[in-house]
Amino acid sequence: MGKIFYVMGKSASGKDTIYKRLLELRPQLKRVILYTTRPIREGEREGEEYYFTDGNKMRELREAGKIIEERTYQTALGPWSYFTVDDGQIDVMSENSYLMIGTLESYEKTRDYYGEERLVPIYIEVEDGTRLRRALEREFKQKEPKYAELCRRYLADEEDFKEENLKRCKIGRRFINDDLDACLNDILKVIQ
Ligand SMILES: Nc1ncnc2c1ncn2[C@@H]1O[C@H](COP(=O)(O)OP(=O)(O)OP(=O)(O)O)[C@@H](O)[C@H]1O
Ligand SMILES: Nc1nc2c(ncn2[C@@H]2O[C@H](COP(=O)(O)O)[C@@H](O)[C@H]2O)c(=O)[nH]1
Repeated sequence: MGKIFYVMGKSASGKDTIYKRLLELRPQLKRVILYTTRPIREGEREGEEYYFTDGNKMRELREAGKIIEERTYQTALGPWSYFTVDDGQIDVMSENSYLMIGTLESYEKTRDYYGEERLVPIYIEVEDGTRLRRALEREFKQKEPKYAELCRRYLADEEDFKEENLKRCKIGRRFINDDLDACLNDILKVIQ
């Protein structure tokens, strides 16, 4: 049975970096693109990071029963929704393996939708101080740094990824991203 490898972790734990490197290292993995109502950022492309959409389209998909999971955050820049759609990207009858990226909440709902035997959680962890430093350094390089959003997200992650939630979702293994190559090697052992 084809698996769905699901990369998740707190903000600035290195999910995007790891996700991109895994796709380079294992090109046979198929990407699953999620949807968002947040504005597209400089350098992003439609259908690459996300399908960028709006509240009306989201409602349409919801009414058609196509939304697998959705989350809306009251960000420092207004409400932003992120959601996963059953739009044919995942063919459950095939032997294809897929790579997804999201949150603990989206993982849990996707797992409930496709079945526990199909989902493989890849939980990325970095010591909080190091992670905050990486987040700050990343933000500092932006043309218009959004420090308030960085802080909101850092604090929200404390709640969203608390130990009892990780336990409920049966996240046992943690892939420590101190050293990127070592972390990737550990993950590749699971993806083989
Ligand atoms: N092992 C590592 N060592 C040092 N820096 C790293 C490492 N892994 C990732 N980084 C850097 O840390 C920052 C955060 O990484 P990344 O953007 O991949 O995190 P993320 O988990 O996707 O964050 P977010 O959820 O906020 O989008 C980036 O600047 C990235 O280059
Ligand atoms: N667990 C939480 N996840 C959050 C929160 N705010 C946003 N997010 C998730 O982060 C990424 C954002 O990605 P980006 O491409 O817009 O940088 C996305 O998966 C959101 O679900 C939050 O408060 N808690």
